[in-house]
Amino acid sequence: MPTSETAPKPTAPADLEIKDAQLIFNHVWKQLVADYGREKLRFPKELILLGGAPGAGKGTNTDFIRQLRGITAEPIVVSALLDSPEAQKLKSQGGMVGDREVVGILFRKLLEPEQQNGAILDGFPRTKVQVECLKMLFDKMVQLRRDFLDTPDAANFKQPIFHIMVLFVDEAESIARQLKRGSEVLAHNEEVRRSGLGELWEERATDFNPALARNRYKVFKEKTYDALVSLKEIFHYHFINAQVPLEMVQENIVKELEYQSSLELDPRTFDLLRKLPLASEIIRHARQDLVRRLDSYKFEKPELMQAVVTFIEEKMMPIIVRHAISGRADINTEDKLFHDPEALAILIDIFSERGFHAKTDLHVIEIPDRFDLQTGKIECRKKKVFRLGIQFKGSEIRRG
Ligand SMILES: Nc1ncnc2c1ncn2[C@@H]1O[C@H](COP(=O)(O)OP(=O)(O)O)[C@@H](O)[C@H]1O
Repeated sequence: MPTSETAPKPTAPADLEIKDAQLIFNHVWKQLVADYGREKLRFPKELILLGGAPGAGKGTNTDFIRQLRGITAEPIVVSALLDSPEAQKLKSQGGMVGDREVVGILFRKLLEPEQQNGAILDGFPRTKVQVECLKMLFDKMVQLRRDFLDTPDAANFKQPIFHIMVLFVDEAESIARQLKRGSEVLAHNEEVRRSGLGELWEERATDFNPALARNRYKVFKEKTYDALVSLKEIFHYHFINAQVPLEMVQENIVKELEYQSSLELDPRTFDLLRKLPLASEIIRHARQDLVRRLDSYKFEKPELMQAVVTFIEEKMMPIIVRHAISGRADINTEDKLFHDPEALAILIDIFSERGFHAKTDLHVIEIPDRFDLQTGKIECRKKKVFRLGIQFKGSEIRRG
C-alpha cells in the first residue's frame, strides 16, 4: 500500500486555463447542438485569423486578403461583435463579457450561411482560453467531417483549414501608424461634419495619445502575440513583415498564401512537410551560397581552383564551343585532378556561375592487367572515367 502522504501537486495556472477552456467550450458546444442540431453545425471551410500589432495594417489589408481567397463575407471584427445588441444587453445587466460569451457569440456568427465559404476574423484569439477553444473547435470540425463522410451531408463538412496570419511591425512603427490613423480620422470627421456628407469614423482614444498607443502595443506583444504564436505548430501560420510599404506587404501576403492555396492539406500533414524547403526558397539563397563557396575555394584552395580553371579552359571549352548550337556537350576524362572530389565540386560551381548546368558521373572500368597462370585468376586494374555533362541554352537556328 502506498504510504506516501505527499500533498496533491498544485495545479499550474496554465492547466487551470486549459480546464477552464474545456468547461467553457463544452458549455458553448452543448448549447449549439441543442439550438441548431449537429447536422447544422456548418462552420466556414476556411478561417483566416488575422492578428497583428495595432497599426500593422489589418484593416488596410482585409479586403485584399478576402479578394485573394474568394471570401465574400465581411470580416468579423470581434471587438465590434461585442458591441452587438446581445452583448450590450449582457453588459447592461452588469455581466462581464468574458471568454465564454466571446466564444459563444463568435461561434454563432461563424454559423451564419454567408460565412460558409470562408471567414476572416480580426481580433481573435486574444487569450489563452480562446486559443484552447479554437483548437477544440478545429477538432470538433474534423470529427463532424468524419461522422458525415458517407452521408448526403458530406459536402457541408469539408476538411477545415485554419490560417493564422500575423502582421508584424515594431513598437515605433506601430505608434507612428496609430497616431497617423488618428489624424486621418480627425480630418475625415471634420470634413463629414462640415459638409454633412459621408459617415463618421470611429475616434479611438489610443490613436491620439502616444502613451496610450504604446500601451496598446505592449498589450499586443505580451498577450495577443503569444496567444497567436502558440498556434504556430497546429495551424497554417503566416508571419508577415508589415513594416514595409503597402505593395510589399501585399506581395508578402500573396507569397505566404500561394503555396497552400493549391494544397488543402490537413495542417498536421502540412506541418510534417513544411520542414522540407520549398524550391523557391532554395533558389533564393542559391546564388549567395554559390558566390560564398567560389570565394572560399579561391582563398582556401587556390592551386586546386587554378588547376580546375585551366582544365576547363584548355580541355573543355574548345569542345563546348563546338556544341554551341545544341547546347549540350558530354566530355569524358581520366585526368587525375578529379580524384580529389573537391575538384568536381569546384567544376560544377564554376560552370553554374558561368550560366551552364554541369553534372558529373564517375564510371569505373575494370581493365584486365595480369593473368596468374597458377590460379587462373585475372587481376584487373581500375580505370576511373569522369563523365562531365555540360548543358546550356543553345543557339536557336531559324529555318525557312
Ligand atoms: N504598409 C504600410 N505602410 C504605411 N502605412 C500603413 C501601411 N499599412 C497600413 N498603414 C497605415 O497605418 C494606419 C493603421 O492601419 P490599420 O489598417 O488601421 O491598422 P490595424 O487595423 O492593424 O490597427 C493607417 O493610417 C494606414 O493607412
